[in-house]
Amino acid sequence: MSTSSSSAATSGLARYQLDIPTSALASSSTRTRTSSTSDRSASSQSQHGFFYIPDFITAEEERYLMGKINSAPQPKWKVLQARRLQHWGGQIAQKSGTLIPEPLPDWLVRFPNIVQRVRETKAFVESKHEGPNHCLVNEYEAGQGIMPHEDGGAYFAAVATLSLGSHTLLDIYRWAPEEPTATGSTDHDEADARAREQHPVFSILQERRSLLITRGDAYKDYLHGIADRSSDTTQHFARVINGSSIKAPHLQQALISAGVAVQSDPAQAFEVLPAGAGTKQLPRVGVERQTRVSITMRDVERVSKGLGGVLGRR
Ligand SMILES: O=C(O)CCC(=O)C(=O)O
Ligand SMILES: [Fe+2]
Repeated sequence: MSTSSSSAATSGLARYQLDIPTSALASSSTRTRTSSTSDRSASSQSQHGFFYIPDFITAEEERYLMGKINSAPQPKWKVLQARRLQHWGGQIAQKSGTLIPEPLPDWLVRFPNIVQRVRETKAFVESKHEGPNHCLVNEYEAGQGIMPHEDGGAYFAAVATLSLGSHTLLDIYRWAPEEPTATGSTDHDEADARAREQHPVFSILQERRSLLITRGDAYKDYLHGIADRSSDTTQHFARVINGSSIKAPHLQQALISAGVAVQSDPAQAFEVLPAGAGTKQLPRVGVERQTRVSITMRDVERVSKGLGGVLGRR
């Protein structure tokens, strides 16, 4: 935790910050977009990174949200080869990156008031609208994933993702160390021209009902993807960096088997189970993925100012 360097703006968030192993730090020479070294002072440093908030919503809210998403009219789903998705908040014009806004649905802004809760994390405090104005819903059946990609320049450099229905592992990759050529592409399934490292440098285990926030340099320096597996095994859990935030006993067990430290009772920090504890008693089997629905929220800073802009801006 980098609590000592937290600014007032993000001090609430700082307690959820994940430590990136030194060996996995992205070198600044591999950055895609310019982020000057001068803005990496001690105080701004705390605003960059991955922040994992378990139990961001209740089980009842999760059921409600899944019901709303599943009952969306059929044309709302865009069916891709390997998953399907819904856009909320409007369409983003491909060339200009401008949002033609539409109001976000009640299930994001009224009950549950997810967008307001995300605003309260202060993750978007420096973004133009101080909160997300756009949302993608992705549905992954077990065995489906998303290619490693970066989210691109149409958005403020922060993303908040709520997970429903299943855990998953978000794999984090670095660019290969070579001359960068910015693509600015937001098309996730299109192979990127730039080379990335072959293997993830670490993974973030996202439990159902958790919120993952990626901000600043972490947003710009790494790629993220979800492997198209139907279950996760020891070798996959071994890369997880947020073992101490994980609550579900079956996932804690999988982590322990993989040699990752977990907290047996997150309320009692002294009860840390050492990495590898209990390895012998636990079967080295995979943990099955279920259908996972993710709600990915971002701020598209350029918004078209037509009538829709006035009505839809939040
Ligand atoms: O489903 C997820 O957690 C990731 C989605 C994602 O990376 C995206 O929509 O850009
Ligand atoms: Fe993404």
